[in-house]
Amino acid sequence: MSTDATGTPSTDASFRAALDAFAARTRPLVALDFDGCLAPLVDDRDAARPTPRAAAALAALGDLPEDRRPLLALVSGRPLEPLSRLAAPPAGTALVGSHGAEVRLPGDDAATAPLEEHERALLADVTAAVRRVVETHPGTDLEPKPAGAVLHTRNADVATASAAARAVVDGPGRLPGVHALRGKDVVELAVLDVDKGRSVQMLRERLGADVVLYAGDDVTDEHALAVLDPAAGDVGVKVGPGETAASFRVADPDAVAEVLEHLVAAFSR
Ligand SMILES: O=P(O)(O)OC[C@H]1O[C@H](O[C@H]2O[C@H](CO)[C@@H](O)[C@H](O)[C@H]2O)[C@H](O)[C@@H](O)[C@@H]1O
Repeated sequence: MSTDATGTPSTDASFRAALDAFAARTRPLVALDFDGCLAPLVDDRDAARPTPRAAAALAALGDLPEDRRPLLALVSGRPLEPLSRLAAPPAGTALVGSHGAEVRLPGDDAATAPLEEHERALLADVTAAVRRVVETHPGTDLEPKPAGAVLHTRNADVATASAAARAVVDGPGRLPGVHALRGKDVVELAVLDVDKGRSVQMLRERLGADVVLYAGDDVTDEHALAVLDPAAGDVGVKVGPGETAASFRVADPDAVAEVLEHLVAAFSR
């Protein structure tokens, strides 16, 4: 298993042991981030796809016999529609989109947290403000979401990206009721107070999971990694470099796939 040595004290042996112990539990939940975790980051967000190896490993988990299959979830900043379309997860996978503003649990219809009148008005104001920033900062882009607006800066030069992010954070980001989330080359302004930590806790409770594995690459994933309890068997996996609350680290989406392949073998024993 390809862990790296970028700061997290883990060994192949301890990682394998944690995965094997996780797979031996009664109702394990495998919860995964999408962009940067299953899918490499790309300039065109509509072109993001899981690597072939990650897609195959996720499908193999979903194809396990029912009595050996873990609960599966994707927990993403993406809205549900593109998340579901781009990730194409196995049937029965719980989906959390927009950092928790949208949820689709197995057997249920998708539910988007309803916005109150003042939140709808705030969302319109915030979206218009981010659009104005985009119009004056070449290479930046607006991604509208059901409960937020995202400034993308990946395709802008460094100075423009920095100026645009500052304009958004110091402008609409300071409006009362707006929650700013920084991610990789994105600033998201949400009108609901959501994060992946609360999303993972919600999934744990509503799916009845007795242990959770979570993998993610971005700072927004740290909310999820921080609510895990390794002493109780939870397994946190940081993808790529950066500070983390995770106990284990892997390099990239194909290394995430290797973790999932190890789980497929462990669940099959
Ligand atoms: O929680 P995630 O599944 O990791 O989603 C986080 C954000 O992902 C998308 O943006 C990121 O991926 C893009 C495609 O690779 C990349 O161009 C961008 O720079 C990344 O930040 C998505 O567009 C956002 O809405 C998500 O919040």
